[in-house]
Amino acid sequence: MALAARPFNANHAPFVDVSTDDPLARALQPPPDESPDQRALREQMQREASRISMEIDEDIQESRKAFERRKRAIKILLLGQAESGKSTTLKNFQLAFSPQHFRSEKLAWRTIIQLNLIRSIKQLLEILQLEWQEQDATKPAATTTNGATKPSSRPSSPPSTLSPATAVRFSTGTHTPTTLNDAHRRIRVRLLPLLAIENELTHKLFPSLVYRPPIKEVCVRAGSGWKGLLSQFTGESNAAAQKSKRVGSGDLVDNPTTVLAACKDDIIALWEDPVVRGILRKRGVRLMDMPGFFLNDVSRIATLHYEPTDDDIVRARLRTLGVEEHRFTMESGAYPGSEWYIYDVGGSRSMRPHWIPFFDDVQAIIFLAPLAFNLMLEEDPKVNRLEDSISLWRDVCGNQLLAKTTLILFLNKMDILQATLASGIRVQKYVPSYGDQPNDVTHVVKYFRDKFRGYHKRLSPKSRPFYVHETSVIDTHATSIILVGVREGILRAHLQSVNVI
Ligand SMILES: Nc1nc2c(ncn2[C@@H]2O[C@H](COP(=O)(O)OP(=O)(O)OP(=O)(O)O)[C@@H](O)[C@H]2O)c(=O)[nH]1
Ligand SMILES: [Mg+2]
Repeated sequence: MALAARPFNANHAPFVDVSTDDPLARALQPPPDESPDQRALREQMQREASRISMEIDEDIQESRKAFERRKRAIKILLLGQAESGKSTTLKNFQLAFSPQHFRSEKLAWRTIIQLNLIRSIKQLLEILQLEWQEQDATKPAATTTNGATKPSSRPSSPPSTLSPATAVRFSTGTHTPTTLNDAHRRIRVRLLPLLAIENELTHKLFPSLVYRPPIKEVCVRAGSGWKGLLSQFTGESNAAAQKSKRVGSGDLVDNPTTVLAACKDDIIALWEDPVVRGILRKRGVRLMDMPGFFLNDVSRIATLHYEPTDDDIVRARLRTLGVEEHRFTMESGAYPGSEWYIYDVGGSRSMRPHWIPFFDDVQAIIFLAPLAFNLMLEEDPKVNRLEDSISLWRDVCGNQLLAKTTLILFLNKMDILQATLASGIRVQKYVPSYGDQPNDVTHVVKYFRDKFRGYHKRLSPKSRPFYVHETSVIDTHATSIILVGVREGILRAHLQSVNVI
């Protein structure tokens, strides 16, 4: 019970028994010479105090209920390094078991997907910029990267045959397949407004989102209410786009929907251009493996009426900062109505100390480990990602606080592993101990799965079963089948632990 005045009944006067020894009652006693105005004011203040008291009582009741609910619920912690797929797994959980809730947040994801797309365009332009710089350095009479012609004693290149308005196909002429021409430069200039809105949007429209150079990515702080903010913004930007088709003018200048729609043909032309593809190949850049890749979907996304599909939402990239708690009520399955809590954490190195307080209160951990043997950590480019994952897994397996926790390993991003091996990248080059075993998915997965299994067995404080799944959590159908099994397994283990079965 909160400490505050009891409800006051104004019809009874005097309202306090003056003969009482209760010091509180004596303190509440009205002054003997109280005027009608003073009395009205005092009564009003007492009513207000009473209202606040009841609100506090209700809050306490709610907190108590929430505490009890959380104590009874099943709790899962998602762990793994940054970009391992934790938030994507969470979205799969929501889509599979709480689809109404998942779809109710659709609007908030639209702007994130647009920002993801703009980020890929930015990355693409940055790579082309490097290429221009190299071309400019080697050509005596080239055009500068901003489109101006450099002074030169030699005759300038012949003008492009494409008119600016229709310059969406590139004339490669006699150039080598990786030589950029004037049409590319014009497209770059036309795409520049997109780069401006990325920064502007992130700073101006989403005060709760954090944009952190050098990690040039949109982040969200746990519990910042970003979904509400973004839904509101998306609704407003939708209305603005419907009201006017004027692009790039007035208040629409920072509207990603209208600017993207205006740039659609240029983006497609740039992304599908063989010269651009040749440059990416030459530089070993695989944009399609990067987080939040939507360049293959531009014709669908860069439109005024774009609505994200379930798959779009699952593939959208939004870095997690801190720890987010997500409560679910299962809408289907063996125990509909059961309550689950899933904790999604930020996986970069600076975030990891925040994980520990959650260790002693979860029944299961889903540990995401992509077999990214050829990649380095973004926050520490000297450290191999797979090595980091294995070291984290060892810490988790050996942690005393987690001795009774069920550990479920997802060897994630199998689609990327497949593409990496298919492109001829050899495991042995990065992991010498792999030796000359066949460089195919079956052997590579077996090799690393055995490593994870070995540490699990050796380091677990008490013997416990090893659960492992090979996943590509952007494949929502395949993931939902895995998650049904995971859910039933966790539920069974939980019920056994509380002696229900
Ligand atoms: N191709 C592919 N992409 C994936 C897979 N799993 C996740 N991704 C993508 O990888 C990116 C990072 O995934 P997230 O789920 O945001 O990673 P996270 O572990 O939550 O990362 P932090 O929040 O930084 O700790 C997203 O763009 C996902 O769409 C996968 O199996 N295959
Ligand atoms: Mg995340």
